[in-house]
Amino acid sequence: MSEILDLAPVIPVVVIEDVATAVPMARALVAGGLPVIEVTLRTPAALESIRRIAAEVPDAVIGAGTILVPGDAAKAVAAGSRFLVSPGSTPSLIDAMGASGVPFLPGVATASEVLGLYERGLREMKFFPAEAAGGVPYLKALGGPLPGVRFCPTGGIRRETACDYLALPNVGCVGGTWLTPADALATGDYARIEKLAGEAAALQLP
Ligand SMILES: O=C(O)C(=O)C[C@H](O)[C@H](O)COP(=O)(O)O
Repeated sequence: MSEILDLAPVIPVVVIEDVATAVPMARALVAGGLPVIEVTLRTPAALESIRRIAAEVPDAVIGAGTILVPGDAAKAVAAGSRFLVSPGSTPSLIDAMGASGVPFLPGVATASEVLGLYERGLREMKFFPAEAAGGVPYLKALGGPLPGVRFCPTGGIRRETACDYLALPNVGCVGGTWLTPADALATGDYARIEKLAGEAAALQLP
């Protein structure tokens, strides 16, 4: 998963209601400079959206988010997902994602959850829900005893706050939904999505 975290400072987390928006949205994100895209499995359109993006937008690194139960992992990979993201971690979910054959980013919010994954050799994790769970000071504190773990904080992060996370040594990139506002998708305003992606891609790592 390490290579994927290094590709861009921000992973857009997207909720797709209409499958017809998937490919133009992915093209806009890639054109703006954000090739790594997480499509959440929250809508009936999600798996078909992943299929289309995988087939039609070769420069996108498409992955699936909201992996909630073990069976989601294989379905997401069969649709073309190149990585998997879950909001939390259970042993059976970690087993299923580990067996999927693609890199994965399991969700954690406490030191004990981090250690549960650390014992299994995992070093990249999603910190969720980032803002609500304690934000930048919390992640900074986790970095004391656990400097070898790299996080992708997600949940409540916006462009204005992303830099504070990216400045931490234990943050690889951040995730967020602010790149693809629901109204921009509903009206087909892909120029706005490309602009938001461009601004996010320009966020500087220290
Ligand atoms: O669906 C999932 O698997 C999740 O873990 C939740 C998302 O990462 C957050 O909902 C991000 O949403 P924002 O807070 O709007 O950036």
